[in-house]
Amino acid sequence: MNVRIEGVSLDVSGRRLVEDVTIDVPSGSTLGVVGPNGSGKSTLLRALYRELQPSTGAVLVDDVEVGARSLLDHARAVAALAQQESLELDFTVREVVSLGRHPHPRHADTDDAVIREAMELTEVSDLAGRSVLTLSGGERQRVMIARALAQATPVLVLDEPTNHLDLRHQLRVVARIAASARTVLVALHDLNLAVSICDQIAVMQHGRVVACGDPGTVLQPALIERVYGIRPDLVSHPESGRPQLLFTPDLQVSPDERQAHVPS
Ligand SMILES: Nc1ncnc2c1ncn2[C@@H]1O[C@H](COP(=O)(O)OP(=O)(O)OP(=O)(O)O)[C@@H](O)[C@H]1O
Repeated sequence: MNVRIEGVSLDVSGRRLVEDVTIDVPSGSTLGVVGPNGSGKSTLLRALYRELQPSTGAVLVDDVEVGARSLLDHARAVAALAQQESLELDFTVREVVSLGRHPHPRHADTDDAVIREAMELTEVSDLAGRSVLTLSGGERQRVMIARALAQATPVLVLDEPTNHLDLRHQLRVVARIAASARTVLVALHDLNLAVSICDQIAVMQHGRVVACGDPGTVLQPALIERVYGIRPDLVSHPESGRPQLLFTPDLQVSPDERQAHVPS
C-alpha cells in the first residue's frame, strides 16, 4: 500500500507544530524522517496512526484518507510503534506480542506463525514466558516492535524504534523491517542508519520538511550543518560505496562553562 501525505498541517493546543508537509511513500518502500529534537517528526507520524487529525491537507493510505476507514480497517492497514508506549500490565512477552493480532479474525495456526515470526525477527523468542515488567529497556522496545509486526499490516509506522537498542539490534532488527515488503515510515536520529536502510529521507526543521528525496542526495554536509548546527565529513563506505557521515564531538568547553558544571 502506498502512503501519501498531502499538504498536511497539524495543530496541537492551538499551536501549529507541522506545516504543509507533502510526501509520497511508494508501496513497499521505506521513508526515514529525520531532524533535530522538537522538529515535528513524532507529530507528523501521529497523523498516520490517527492520533492527530490534520488541520489542513490529508493523509492517504492506498488512496483512501486514513480518517475515512473504520478503526478496524485502519488497524488492518497501519500498525504503529509510538515513541512512548507504556507497558505496565503484568503480561508475558508472548501475550503482549499476540495483542497485535487483535484486529484480525482468530485463526490459531496463522496467529501462531505470525507471532513466532515477529518474535524471531526481533529476537525475543527466548523471552516468551517472561513478564514484560521484568525486561530491560531494549528488550521491552523489541517486544513492542514485535507487537507491531504481529499486526501484519502493509504499512508500519515506527517512531524512533532504535531507542534503547544495542548496536546489533539497531543494525539487524530495523534494517530487516525496512527490507521487508511493507511500506515503512520511520523516525530516526542515526543519519548513517537512515542512509543505509531508507529509500528516501525527509529532513524536518521547525515543523517543515526542508529536504526530501534520495538519502545520498539529501544528506549533504551543508544541509546537515544548516539543520543541526554540526558539520559532518562525508566519506564513502569502503564496501558498499554508500555515503557515510563522520561526526566529530565538540570538545571545546570554555573555562567558565567547565566551572559551571562542577558541583559546589
Ligand atoms: N501536546 C503538545 N502541546 C504543545 N506543544 C507540543 C505538544 N506536543 C509536542 N509539542 C511540541 O511540538 C514540537 C514538535 O514535537 P515532536 O515530538 O513532534 O518533535 P520530534 O521531532 O519528534 O522531537 P524528538 O526528536 O525530541 O522526539 C516540539 O517543540 C514539542 O515541544
